[in-house]
Amino acid sequence: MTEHNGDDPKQVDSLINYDDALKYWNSVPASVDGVLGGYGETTSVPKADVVGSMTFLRKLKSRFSNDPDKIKYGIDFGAGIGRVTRDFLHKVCDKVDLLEPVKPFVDQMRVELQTLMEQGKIGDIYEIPMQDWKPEESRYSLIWCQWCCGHLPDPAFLEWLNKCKTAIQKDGLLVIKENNTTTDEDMFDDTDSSKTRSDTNFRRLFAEAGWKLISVDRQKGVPRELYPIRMYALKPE
Ligand SMILES: C[S@@+](CC[C@H](N)C(=O)[O-])C[C@H]1O[C@@H](n2cnc3c(N)ncnc32)[C@H](O)[C@@H]1O
Repeated sequence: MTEHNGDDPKQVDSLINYDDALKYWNSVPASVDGVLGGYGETTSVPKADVVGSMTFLRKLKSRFSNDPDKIKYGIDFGAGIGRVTRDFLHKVCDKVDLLEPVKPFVDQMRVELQTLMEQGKIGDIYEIPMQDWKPEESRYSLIWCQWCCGHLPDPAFLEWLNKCKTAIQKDGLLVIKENNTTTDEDMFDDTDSSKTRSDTNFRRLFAEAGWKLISVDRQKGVPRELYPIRMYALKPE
């Protein structure tokens, strides 16, 4: 893995290439180990991740979608093989849509989520990249985006954040769970042609797109050599 850092987010953005990213993800196994870059089920990462997400959302329970008569619709962005939906999102949503551009992952997702599909808990599966997503007005009470928004340079990420404002219900919640650099600079990763944002840049972009940060937590219980992982809960201003 080669990384390049830069004081200027625009310079790092210019290195991101969507085709290179898809080429990389198409070349890795359609498994938890594959989508988590080698931190699969033999490591503490998948379990700690689910516990961390559940704890974070439980603390926010009173802050979103409290109408018992309304269907809680969620969406899982950059869903990979559907791990996040399978292990967590289906427990906090009535129904979940998934978006994932890599065909072998989508094929495996249909296997991983077969039981949930039979239970009517899976909605639409969009086999497209997130920059091509067309939002439907007020569809979601929970938008979850984990370990994939580094594939978008800042201008495209801002556009996606704007689309989320269209797609979110009035009392809905957007959660972004991502790695952070340990400095104020973004870093390019040429393994999967993505970038890791600094916490500072995330907060700047949320504010610029008109999202209010209502809670943030660090993921615990993951190996020390990993980047810090933060969960950001956001509501439209
Ligand atoms: C690190 S994996 C995370 C998968 C899943 N979120 C999880 O936590 O198990 C990154 C995922 O982002 C997907 N991806 C890559 N480029 C994308 C894009 N432009 N839009 C949406 N997803 C993308 C990859 O195919 C891959 O499934």
